[in-house]
Amino acid sequence: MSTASQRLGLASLGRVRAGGVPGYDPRAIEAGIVHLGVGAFFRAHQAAYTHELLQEGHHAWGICGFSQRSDTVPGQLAPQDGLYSLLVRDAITAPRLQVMGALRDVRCAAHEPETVVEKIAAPSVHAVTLTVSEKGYRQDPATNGLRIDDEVAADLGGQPPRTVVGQLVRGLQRRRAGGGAPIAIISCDNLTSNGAMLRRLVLDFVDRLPATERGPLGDWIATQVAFPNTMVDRIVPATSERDRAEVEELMGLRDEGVVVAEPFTQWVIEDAFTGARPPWELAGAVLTDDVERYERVKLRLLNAAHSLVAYLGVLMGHDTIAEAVADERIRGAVLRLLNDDQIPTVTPPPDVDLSSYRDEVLHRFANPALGHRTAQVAMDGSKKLPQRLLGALRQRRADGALPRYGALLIAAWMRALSAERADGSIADVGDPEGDTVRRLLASARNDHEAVRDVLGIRSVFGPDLSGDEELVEAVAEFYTALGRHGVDGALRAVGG
Ligand SMILES: NC(=O)c1ccc[n+]([C@@H]2O[C@H](COP(=O)([O-])OP(=O)(O)OC[C@H]3O[C@@H](n4cnc5c(N)ncnc54)[C@H](O)[C@@H]3O)[C@@H](O)[C@H]2O)c1
Ligand SMILES: O=P(O)(O)OC[C@@H](O)[C@@H](O)[C@H](O)[C@H](O)CO
Repeated sequence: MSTASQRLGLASLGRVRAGGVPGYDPRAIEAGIVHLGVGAFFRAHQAAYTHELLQEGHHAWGICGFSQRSDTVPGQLAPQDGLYSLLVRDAITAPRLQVMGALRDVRCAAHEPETVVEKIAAPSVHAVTLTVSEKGYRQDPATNGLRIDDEVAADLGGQPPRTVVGQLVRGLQRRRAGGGAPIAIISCDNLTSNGAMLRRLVLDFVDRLPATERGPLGDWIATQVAFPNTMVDRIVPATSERDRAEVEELMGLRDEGVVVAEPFTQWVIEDAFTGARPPWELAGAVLTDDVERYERVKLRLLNAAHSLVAYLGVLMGHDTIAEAVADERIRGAVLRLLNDDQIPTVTPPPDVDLSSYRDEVLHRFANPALGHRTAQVAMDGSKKLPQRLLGALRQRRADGALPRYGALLIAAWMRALSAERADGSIADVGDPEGDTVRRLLASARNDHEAVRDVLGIRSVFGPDLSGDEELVEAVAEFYTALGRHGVDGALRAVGG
C-alpha cells in the first residue's frame, strides 16, 4: 500500500531497497545550471547526463529547476529534496532504477518570477537549459519573431516575467548589470535550429524594450550569451500511476517524481559557448560544429514517423505507440513515409547510416515496456508538423515529387482532430489549432475545400501550401478515404 511507504528524500536515501543511489552527497552540490520546464523529458535526459557529471566529481553542476505554469512537479519533488528515480525499461531485461540527485532546487516560475530572474543572473550559474515544449517559445511563424500576446506584452511592460523569453531577458538584463559574466542558453526542445530560434526571440524581445531600458543589452547578449543548437533524443512517456506503484514496490519508498525512459539516449550540442560549460561530453553528449544534420535526421525520421504512428494509431484505436507500430498496416505506411518522402530530403552526418537509423527507430517504437500513448505523441500536431514534415514536404515538392505519405500524415492529423467516436462525440487529441480546424472542416462545402482551407492556416502551413493544387488534391483524397473507409481505405488509396 502506498500509504505505508516512506517518501523518497535525503533522510530516507539509505533505505532504498533496489536501484542505484547518487554516489555524491546532493547537499554538497552547487547549482551551476538553471532549467526552465522541469517536465518528464528533462528529468530523464539533461538531468541524467548532469547526474553522470556529478558522479564523476564535477560538483559545480547541480541544477535549479523551474516549472513554468503549474506547481505539480515542485509539489512532487520539493518534499523529496529534489530526488527522484529514473526507471529505464526495455522489452527484454528487467527495469533498471536509479535515484537522481542533480536537481538541487525545484520551484514554480509562475509563483516566483523574481527568483527565476535572480537565478539566471547569479554569477555561479553558467548555463540555462530549457524544455518548455514547442508552444512555450511563442514564436510567430509568419515573422519567425516573437508573437506578441497579452503575456508577452505584460513582460515587455515590466511586469514580473511570466513568459519564457521574458524570464530569460530579465535574467540576462540583471546579469549584465551585475558584472556580465558570459552564459549559455540551451534549448532542448524538438525544434529546428532551436538555439538560433531562441536567440532570435530573445533579441526580438530586447529590441521591443524602450530605448532607455534597452541600452547596450542587445550587443552584450550578441557577444556574451551563447545559444548553442542541440539535438535531443530519448523517448520519455508521461509517468503513470502504475509506474509510481512499480517503483514503490522495487525501491520500498514512495517517489511521486518517477520518470520512465527507454535505454537509448542521445544529445548533440553545438560547440559554441562563450564561458564555462558543464563537461557533458564526459556523460556521452556529442559536442560538434554540425548539429543541423543530426537534428534534421532526427526530426524528419524519428519524429515524423512518430506522428504518423500516433495519428493512424489514434484513428485505429491503438492506445500505445508499441501497439500501433506492431500493426503491419501502420508499420508499412511508416516505412513508405520514411523511404519515399523523408529520407530523400536528408544528408546524414558521416557516422549515421539512414537505413540502420530507420530500423532502430522502429525497434525503439516497438518497446512494449514504455507504454507511450499515441494520444500524447499526437498532441499539438499543428506545432510539430512544421518541423517534422513540412520542411521535407516542401523540399520534395521543389524536386517535383508528390510526397503521398506526407499528404497522408496531414490528412490523418485533420481526421484525428475531428474524428467521430462510437458515441457520436468528436475526438480531440489536444491542439492549439483544434477549434480552428474543426470550424473550417464544418463550414467547407466538400473535402477538397476543407483541405484547402486548413492548409490555408498560415501559422502552420505558411503562405504557400494551400495554393499547391496537387498537394491539396492528394490530402483531400486521403482525408475522404479516412472518413469513408477508415485507415485501411486510406492506405489502399495512398498505395495505389
Ligand atoms: N518526452 C519525450 O520523449 C521528449 C523527447 C525529446 C524532446 N522532448 C522535448 O521536451 C519537451 C517536453 O516534453 P516532456 O515529456 O517533458 O513533457 P511534459 O509535459 O512532462 O513537460 C512539458 C514542460 O513544458 C512546459 N510547458 C508546456 N507548455 C508551455 C507553455 N505554453 N509555456 C511554457 N512552458 C510550457 C511545462 O511547464 C513542462 O515543464 C517536448 O515538447 C519536446 O520538445 C521530449
Ligand atoms: O515531445 P513532443 O511532444 O515534441 O513529441 C512527441 C514525441 O514524438 C517525442 O517526444 C519523441 O518521443 C522524442 O522526440 C524522442 O526523442
